[in-house]
Amino acid sequence: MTAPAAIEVRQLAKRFGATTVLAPLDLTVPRGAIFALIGHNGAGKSMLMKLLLNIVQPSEGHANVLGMPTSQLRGEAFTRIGYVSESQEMPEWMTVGALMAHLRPMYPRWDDAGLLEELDLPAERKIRELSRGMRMKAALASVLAFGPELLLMDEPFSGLDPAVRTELIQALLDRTHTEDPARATTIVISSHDLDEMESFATHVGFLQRGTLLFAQPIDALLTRCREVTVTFEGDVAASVRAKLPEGCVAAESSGAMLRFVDLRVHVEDHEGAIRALMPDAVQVQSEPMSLRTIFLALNKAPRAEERGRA
Ligand SMILES: Nc1ncnc2c1ncn2[C@@H]1O[C@H](COP(=O)(O)OP(=O)(O)OP(=O)(O)O)[C@@H](O)[C@H]1O
Repeated sequence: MTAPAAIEVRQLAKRFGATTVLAPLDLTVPRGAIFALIGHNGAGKSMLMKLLLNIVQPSEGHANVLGMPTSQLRGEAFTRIGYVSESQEMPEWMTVGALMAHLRPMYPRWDDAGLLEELDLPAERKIRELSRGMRMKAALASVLAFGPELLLMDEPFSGLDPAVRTELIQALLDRTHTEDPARATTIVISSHDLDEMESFATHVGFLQRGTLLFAQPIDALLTRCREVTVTFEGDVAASVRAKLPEGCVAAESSGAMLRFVDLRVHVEDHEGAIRALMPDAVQVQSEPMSLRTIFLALNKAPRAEERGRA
């Protein structure tokens, strides 16, 4: 029997009074995925994680994690699910070594052999004496050691220098990922560093003001989004721009030049497809995009993207 998806969400929503913080959303995160949850400040990323952890209860809909309904998550379930957040509360008075010793008996699969050395963490130092980067290392060590099947990380690297970020990501990948996706830890990670996310995530979900605009493998997203520049003979770019099909967003025109982002790419010869759409074009250029440039384009034309999916 195949294992259930790591996360299965159906019509999950959260409201506070008349304020909708998360509109009903569906989401499936396969086992072994590294799922980057992206979106502006206040988009609902932390709220979605809290709903998945049963820290907050939904207004409607339901979610399963590791095959368990979130409403039933308690006690033993949390020996299989790890959570690391930017504002992680830690027992400040303990040393790093004492924290590890305190947690060890609670987890059947605990294995911290070599972990503190790997992360360059001094076992004898009190947590309150640690720098921001070291605190985050200690927080990460305390979840990596119990071998979680699912790890939710809410902006774990914010404010850390690039060297520490790289070290943490390496430790994370070394400890959680194997050739076999069925045995790998599923990671959901929210971050504002999109270049970093693109470098190691396998999937991406984009939350915009409480609405999940899409969730899909990063490769598929990068394939379907291209930045297009079209040059015409005369001063016609603005009129062509006005007739762009849905799914072409973030359009700008000036004189004979039109630039836009096409979110609907499904053919190999994309330039040919644009030429067919715009027979008066003199020159057509279709360039691949990064996760960061796609994010910026979607923010210029959020509703167009939603229509583009319909
Ligand atoms: N208890 C609450 N009552 C009312 N509104 C809330 C509550 N908790 C969170 N919110 C609102 O929910 C929205 C989403 O917040 P959330 O913390 O999930 O955003 P985020 O995407 O994680 O943002 P950031 O990137 O800044 O961390 C925000 O507008 C926030 O004000």
